[in-house]
Amino acid sequence: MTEQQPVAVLGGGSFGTAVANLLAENGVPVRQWMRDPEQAEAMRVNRENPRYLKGIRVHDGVEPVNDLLATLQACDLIFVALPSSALRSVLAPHAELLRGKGLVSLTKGIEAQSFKLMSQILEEIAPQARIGVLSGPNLAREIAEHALTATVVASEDEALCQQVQAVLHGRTFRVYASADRFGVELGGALKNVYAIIAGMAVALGMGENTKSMLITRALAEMTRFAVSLGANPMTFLGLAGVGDLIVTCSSPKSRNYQVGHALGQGLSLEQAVSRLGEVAEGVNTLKVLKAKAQEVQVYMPLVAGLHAILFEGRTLNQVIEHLMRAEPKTDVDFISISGFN
Ligand SMILES: NC(=O)C1=CN([C@@H]2O[C@H](COP(=O)(O)OP(=O)(O)OC[C@H]3O[C@@H](n4cnc5c(N)ncnc54)[C@H](OP(=O)(O)O)[C@@H]3O)[C@@H](O)[C@H]2O)C=CC1
Ligand SMILES: O=C(CO)COP(=O)(O)O
Repeated sequence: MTEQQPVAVLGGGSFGTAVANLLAENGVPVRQWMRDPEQAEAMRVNRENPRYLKGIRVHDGVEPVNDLLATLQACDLIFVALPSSALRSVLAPHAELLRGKGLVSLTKGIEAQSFKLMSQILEEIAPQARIGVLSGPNLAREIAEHALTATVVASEDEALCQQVQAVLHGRTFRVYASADRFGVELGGALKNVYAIIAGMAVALGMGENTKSMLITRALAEMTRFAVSLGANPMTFLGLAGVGDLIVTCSSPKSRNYQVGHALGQGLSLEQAVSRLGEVAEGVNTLKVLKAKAQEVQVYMPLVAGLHAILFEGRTLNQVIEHLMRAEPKTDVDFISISGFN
């Protein structure tokens, strides 16, 4: 019998570990690459990732490794679960090795300056690779604890979508396919900003009406922005849009929500981020999104409001007053069905 080829997961954080476990539970041999040799050795011996996913057993089919070159050489399907700030610098030096491989980004961020999404960076580094993204309401800990979960794999390459479905689909994890890579990936990146606002609102004791208003207006705002960049608004009604927005804006398990909650309790942004000690992509996304919205002239009052509080010295009360007293608008404006002329 021939041995099954291993699949790579890049990143030693909570999401990389949760996805590595899913693959291994399906009988797929996994090489999970992380930069820290001590972490890899400890995970090999103790079968746990205590810093990022405490209390979850790392499946015996996951081999924690720290030799990136050997990992990329050995695997034709590679899941990338690195922070957005690290993805380019980790992979660019190995561009030649990525030719023809399936590269699936799990990272939900946007590159500063270029405003590139992660799969666009992968495409730039490795134009000969097969590129996809995986995004949806996917809190790593819940996946690792086998909560019933669904996600979306998106790629123009249908065979890649099917390959990802085949290795990840399981008893507790369901994978839907989409051809709208841009929309799916943009949804995952944008919702992090609104999770910060939602966490803040909860810490400030705001009610359920407020939470619902925030989530719904966030959906309107992110869809309006995405449409202006050419995305399909319908994608935002799916798991990678409203699905991920709901989970991240509702759950204290979300790190972006936690940053917002800490801000609402009076911590500075620096304190909130350092107390978290994990990746909260929404902070960087907020900065690049504010600039991009201005550049493409899209109305994003929630993004502008959070940016004003965190980076322009405005108080929360000033921003709330400004938002609530803004000129009256129509509902669901981003798909023009208001019935008004
Ligand atoms: N956690 C979740 O629920 C989900 C996360 N995601 C996305 O997955 C991505 C990864 O997040 P997540 O796993 O949660 O992150 P974590 O905060 O759990 O872990 C971050 C990981 O990235 C590693 N890392 C940081 N900088 C570098 C670098 N320069 N080179 C190599 N490795 C580096 C860290 O290594 P070290 O310890 O050595 O610093 C650590 O292993 C994010 O974009 C996130 O939005 C998507 C869906 C769900
Ligand atoms: O993307 C996520 C859930 O789908 C995880 O969100 P956080 O990065 O805020 O934890």
